[in-house]
Amino acid sequence: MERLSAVSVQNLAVRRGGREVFSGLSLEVPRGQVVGLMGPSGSGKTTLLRSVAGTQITSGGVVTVLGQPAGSAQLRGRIGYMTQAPSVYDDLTAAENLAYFARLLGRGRDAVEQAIREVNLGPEAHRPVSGLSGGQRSRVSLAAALVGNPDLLVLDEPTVGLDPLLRQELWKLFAQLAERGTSLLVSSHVMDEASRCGRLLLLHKGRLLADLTPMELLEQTGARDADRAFLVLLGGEP
Ligand SMILES: Nc1ncnc2c1ncn2[C@@H]1O[C@H](COP(=O)(O)OP(=O)(O)OP(=O)(O)O)[C@@H](O)[C@H]1O
Repeated sequence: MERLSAVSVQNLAVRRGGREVFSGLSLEVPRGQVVGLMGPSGSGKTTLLRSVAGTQITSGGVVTVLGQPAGSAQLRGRIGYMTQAPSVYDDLTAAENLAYFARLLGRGRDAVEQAIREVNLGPEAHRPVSGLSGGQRSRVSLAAALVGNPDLLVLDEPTVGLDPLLRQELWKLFAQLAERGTSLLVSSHVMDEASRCGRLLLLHKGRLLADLTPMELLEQTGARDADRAFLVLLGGEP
C-alpha cells in the first residue's frame, strides 16, 4: 500500500500551541491523482500539509512521502509546497523569483518559462511582486511550487482570492498535471471545489471523516451537492 501511495500517514500525532490537533490520524494519498483535502477552518488541513512537507514538528506516528520519511533531504526538489501566505520575494519580479528557485533546484530557463505559462501570468511576470494583486501573487507562489517539476504538489488553499475563471483554469491545470503522473494534495474549504478532485479526504476536528470519490460522497449521503453532503456526514451539524 505504502509503495503505491504518494503519501502515507500512520497514527500521526501533532500538538500546536499546547492543543492536540491530531491524535492517531491515518490516511493514504494515492499517486497520480488530484486529492482534495477538505474541511472547515481549524480542522487541521494546514497542519497535515505541513506534516507532509516536513515543516511540522510531530509528536508521534509516521509520515511517508514518495517512499521516504517526510522532511528527508532526498525529497527536496521532489515536492512542491505552496503555503497559504505567499512565499516569494516582494522586491523581485515573478520571473526573477522563479529563476532563483529554478537555480536552487538545478533547473534551467525553460522550467521558468513553462511555470509562467502554466499559471497564466503573462506580462505580470516581469513586474515586481510587490505591485501585483493578491490573486497574481498567489499564482507566482504556485509557479514557484511548479518550477522544479515535482512528483508531488502540496497546495494549501491555492485558489483563495482568485476569480471564478482563474479558479477554473487552475483546477484544469491540476487535472493536466495529474494526467502527466504528478500527485497533488490540494486543500480547500470551498466544498464546491470537491467535484474537481479525483478523490477526497474530509477532515473534521483533526479526524478523517471520509476518504472517497466525489461521486461516492453524493451517493453515500444522498445530498445534491458537496456542501450539503458534508453537513450530512457531520450528522446535520451546521
Ligand atoms: N501557530 C499555531 N499555534 C497554535 N495553534 C495553532 C497554530 N496554527 C494552528 N493552530 C491550531 O491547530 C488547529 C488546526 O489548524 P490548521 O491551521 O491546521 O487548520 P485548517 O483546517 O488549515 O484551517 P484554515 O482552513 O482556517 O486554514 C486549530 O485548532 C488551530 O487553532
